[in-house]
Amino acid sequence: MLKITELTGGYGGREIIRRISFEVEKGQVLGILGPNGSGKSTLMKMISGVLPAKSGTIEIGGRRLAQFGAKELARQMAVLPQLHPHAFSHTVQETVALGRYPHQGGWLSGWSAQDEAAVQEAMQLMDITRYSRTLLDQLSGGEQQRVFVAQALAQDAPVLLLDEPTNHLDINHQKELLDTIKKQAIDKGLTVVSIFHDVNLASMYCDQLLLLNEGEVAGYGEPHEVVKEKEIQAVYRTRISNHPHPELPKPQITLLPEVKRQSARTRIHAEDLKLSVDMVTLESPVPLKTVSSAVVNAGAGWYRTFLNRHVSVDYNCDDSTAEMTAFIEKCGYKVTDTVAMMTAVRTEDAIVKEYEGAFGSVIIAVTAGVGNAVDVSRAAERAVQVGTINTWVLVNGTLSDEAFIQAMITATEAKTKALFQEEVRDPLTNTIATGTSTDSCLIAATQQGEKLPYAGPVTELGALIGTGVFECTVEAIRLYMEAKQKW
Ligand SMILES: Nc1ncnc2c1ncn2[C@@H]1O[C@H](COP(=O)(O)OP(=O)(O)OP(=O)(O)O)[C@@H](O)[C@H]1O
Repeated sequence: MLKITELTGGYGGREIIRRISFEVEKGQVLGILGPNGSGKSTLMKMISGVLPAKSGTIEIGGRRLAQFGAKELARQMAVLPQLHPHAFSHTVQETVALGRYPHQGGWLSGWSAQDEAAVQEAMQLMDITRYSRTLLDQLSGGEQQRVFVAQALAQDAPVLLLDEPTNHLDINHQKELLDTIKKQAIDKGLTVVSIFHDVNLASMYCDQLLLLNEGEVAGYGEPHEVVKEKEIQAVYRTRISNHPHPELPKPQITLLPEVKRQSARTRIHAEDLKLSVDMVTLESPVPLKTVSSAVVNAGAGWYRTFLNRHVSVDYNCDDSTAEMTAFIEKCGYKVTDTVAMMTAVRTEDAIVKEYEGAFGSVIIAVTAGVGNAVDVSRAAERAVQVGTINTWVLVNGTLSDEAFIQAMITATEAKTKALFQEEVRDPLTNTIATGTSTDSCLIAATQQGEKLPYAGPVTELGALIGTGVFECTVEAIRLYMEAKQKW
């Protein structure tokens, strides 16, 4: 629908953009990204015909831009500029109605039912109907921005050009505006080109992205092809980290500040773990980057409080996460800063040991209840019966994402080997058990000190985890067996 080929141009003799080419189909949204001064607005001005191109072509539906008359072009293309040169003495409705001028015979003459419907629909879409009689200069910056977007939508043109449409908008209105534009693109087959400063919003809402750097294309394609760590860092000259969106297959970035965390203590020790009849507790002096399958705050995050709570063997609760959350609050801990798991094993019998390495150390903490152990290879044959081995691996070091996952694998293999060594059997199949049905594992690291890219068994970190989890699990199983004989 919109095709830009080898577009070059700028102001006076100064070339601002050079050899830009891209294409946008009907129903698609293309986002233009780039640092300040990279030429985004200049490119937009050239596409909208405000600024003549030095060379290259702009085609709408196969026709060159130059072949359109001014009014005819306005029926094809609606533009939301970065700055709004409108007279602010208009009401909201009058301002939105200005969007209909390409469809008029004369200046606001022959106002049709279709014009009225387009204005009302645009005001509704931008949620500004209640301000229709208010003067524009009595609205906030964000409300005014929605009025100008409504004006562009009322124009009912198949091509929509937007220069930072989310400017001034709070997060809810940013989302609502972009949801609306995306929906309009799909439902009405609009072709949308929009400038973004927010890389994450652009990645979420655009089908394609064009990344500009000093007037040239530095990236073009689907968001996953453009929002790449190295490329974004190079173009924006700032440190970022790339991660997946939690619900959409769209990459997101996070800025990495230069200011480092500061705390008096940067290491954790085995003695920091407190054992009591109620729970095993670690109140870490530094937040730990954590990956776990805990009951509260499972998954990945940063936490300072870690609980392995003792519950009775007949603990039965419909919503154990809610019950555990209430328990954390009752103890005076902050739920948002706490990872918590539970066990029916005596928590004062937890095995805690520290293993020193050249990089720092690993602290292992294990509670093991193997009364209902399970042979995972025969798991399909059984009904769920709760038993729990809870394993904590706390690392004084900086782990990569890969190392977190490898640490989890290494710890699980070491646990399984401990069950094998102790000949713990699945009571149903009488084969050697590999774990229990509700085991939890937690890997947490200070993310300070030496960088540890891997945690497989042949690495120093992996070897410490392997030895440590094996030894601690064996001891924990023996204590459990001894305690069971006394019951
Ligand atoms: N009217 C103008 N006359 C001369 N030079 C201009 C004009 N407008 C912009 N420029 C120059 O063109 C270059 C690109 O500006 P442009 O506004 O296109 O960048 P941008 O990527 O939209 O930046 P921003 O993110 O800050 O809005 C800048 O160096 C700017 O100084």
